[in-house]
Amino acid sequence: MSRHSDPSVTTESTASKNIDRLVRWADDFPTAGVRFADLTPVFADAVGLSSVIDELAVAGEGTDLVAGIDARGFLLGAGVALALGSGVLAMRKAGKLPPPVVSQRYELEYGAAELEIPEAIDVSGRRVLVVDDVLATGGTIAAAAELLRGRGAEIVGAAVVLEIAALGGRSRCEGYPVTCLKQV
Ligand SMILES: Nc1ncnc2c1ncn2[C@@H]1O[C@H](COP(=O)(O)O)[C@@H](O)[C@H]1O
Ligand SMILES: O=P(O)(O)OP(=O)(O)O
Repeated sequence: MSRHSDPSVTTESTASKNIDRLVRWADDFPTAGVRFADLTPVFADAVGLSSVIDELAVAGEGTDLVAGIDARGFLLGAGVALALGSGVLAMRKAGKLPPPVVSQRYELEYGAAELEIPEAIDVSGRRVLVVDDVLATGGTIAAAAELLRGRGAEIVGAAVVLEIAALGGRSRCEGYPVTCLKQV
């Protein structure tokens, strides 16, 4: 599969091949019924990491800020921001930042959480690419976009390494394109 959402484009990208080669699947982790995609080996491989960052960065052309989601999205967000010459906004889980913060609660495939950013960071009018490792039910990306839009940002896209298509997360990402490097 390619990173394009157009199903007629089927060329397998370098990143997609590296993900296939290196991803570690775990059944019933962290809870029963979840098939967990551990991308740690992809990030630990120099070729894997650079191919993923290069291809995610394509989705960010024209953006001026990359938002990386706690915690695995930080690794990707920082790499993509460096590739694009932008800054990276770390969207942190609740309780990690001193107040005042702005927050957004959400549910993900295996629980619930809350994202926060410092209230003092002005994202109004910024063109933001949201980056994370996996798109599952879409709760995480949708919450990040809602929080940023609520502060006046324009979401120009979301970019993930892996999309678990059967969970339908893409349908919750409204008003911006979603790029994935590998769809399962
Ligand atoms: N099956 C999964 N494998 C790895 N990581 C996962 C998985 N399901 C969820 N995640 C993490 O949670 C969010 C995405 O979940 P949503 O249900 O789309 O909100 C993402 O940060 C993954 O790291
Ligand atoms: O493992 P993380 O910290 O990347 O977060 P989550 O599983 O909540 O997406």
